[in-house]
This record gives sequence, C-alpha cells and structure tokens, in this order.
Amino acid sequence: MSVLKIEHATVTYPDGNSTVIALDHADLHVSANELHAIVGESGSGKSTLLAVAGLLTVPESGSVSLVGHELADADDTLRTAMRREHIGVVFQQDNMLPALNVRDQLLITDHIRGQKPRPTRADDLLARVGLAGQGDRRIGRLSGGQRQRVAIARALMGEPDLLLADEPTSALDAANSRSIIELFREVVDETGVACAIVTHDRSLLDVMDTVSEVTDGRTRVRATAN
Ligand SMILES: Nc1ncnc2c1ncn2[C@@H]1O[C@H](COP(=O)(O)OP(=O)(O)OP(=O)(O)O)[C@@H](O)[C@H]1O
Repeated sequence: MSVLKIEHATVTYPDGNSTVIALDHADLHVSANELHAIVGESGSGKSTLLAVAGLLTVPESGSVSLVGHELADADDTLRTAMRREHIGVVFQQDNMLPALNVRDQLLITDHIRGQKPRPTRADDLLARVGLAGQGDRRIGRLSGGQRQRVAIARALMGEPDLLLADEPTSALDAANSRSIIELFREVVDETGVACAIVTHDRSLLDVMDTVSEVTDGRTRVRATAN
C-alpha cells in the first residue's frame, strides 16, 4: 500500500500577467520500504512536488493521501498535525541551530511535538547514522557530510512513515554524496520508512528502487533505476 499517494496534482503560480504551471496533473506514489528518487531539469517542478508531498503546498486539483487519509480538503491544522505525526524532512541546507550541540538538534523536535525529550533515542539515532558519541559536539565543528547525518537522524526522531529529502547531497563531494544516499538506503531497509529524495545527481540512482522523472510539471515513473 502506498504511504503517499499524489494523483493528478496541479499547482500554478501567478507570474506577472500570466500563470506558471509548476505541476500539471502530477502523480507520485511511494510505498513503505521504498527509496524513490525524483529527478528532472531545473524548474521542472521537483521542489513543488516535494512541497505537495510534505503537505506544505495544497494542489488546486488532484488528490493527496498520506497513510490512507485523503488530505485534499484538509485544513491547516490537520495538515500540520499529519506532517508532525507522519513526515520527516531533510533539507538541502541542513537548517541546524548553531547555538545547540548535536544531540539538542534532535531533542528540539521532541519539544516541537510537545513530547518529553528523549536523549537515549537521540543518541541511538546518532549512533545509527555513524555519529556515536558525538552528541555533545558543537554543530559548527562538524563537516558537511556529518551535518547531513545529523539532519537524517533528526528527521527520524518522530518515527515518520514518510521521509522526504530535497537535494540532500547538493553541498557534498561525490564520495560523501554516495555515503549519504547509502545511509538513506539502509534507513529504508531497516525501518521500512517510505522515502522520496529529490536529486539532480544521476550517478546515485542505482541505489534507488524507483525513479520519477519530472518534465514540465508532469511525472513519468521508471520502474527501476537501471
Ligand atoms: N513561489 C513561486 N512563484 C512563482 N513561480 C514559482 C514559485 N515556485 C516555483 N515557481 C515556478 O514553478 C516551476 C517549478 O519550480 P520548482 O522549484 O518546483 O522546480 P525544480 O524542478 O525544483 O527546480 P530546481 O531544480 O531549479 O530547484 C518553475 O517554473 C518555477 O519558476
């Protein structure tokens, strides 16, 4: 069953006197245990598709369902609640808070959810992403690759059903990019999370289960990467 099912989603933006069609009846299905790449030229609609998946942008037409809940007509409150409960996000820039140490970057998500902080879970996740024993370090001392590992651990704090990532390797060299994508692969295989990653790096597609190509706001699925 699809964790995320976007069907026929259309999103337009006003552009002076005309309208830009960012998504044109786009589809995206992502199942549990699936690592799904979203690729396409600059301006093709990838980020808009991810914003629809993350319940940040509401399509003008089409449907969006997450873990079986149809959300096309959901209000802001329900979308925010669904996002907090079910979705983890890894951004292009890692969005870390410079004043906090590595562990606190994860614990802040507990605060945001109104939960008691879970330092043991945070440390376990840090160990899982290859940062065992580094919870007390200042975030600014970490390399770009290490910071993205923290961002992945942070996105997993809430045990999401859906993990979304927008160009998570764009600031990394080739070796670090591959090891980050391989970490996503391991996380998907171990936790069963459904994961969609926007990437422009086609050399990483061999790690993916499915590739959706976005062209002028339309999507086309390649069943497997190779
Ligand atoms: N807020 C906005 N206002 C107006 N037009 C927008 C807005 N956001 C996106 N667009 C337009 O919608 C289209 C799709 O943009 P989108 O950012 O989704 O593409 P993308 O594939 O993610 O591009 P890139 O790879 O360069 O990040 C583009 O033509 C873009 O200019």
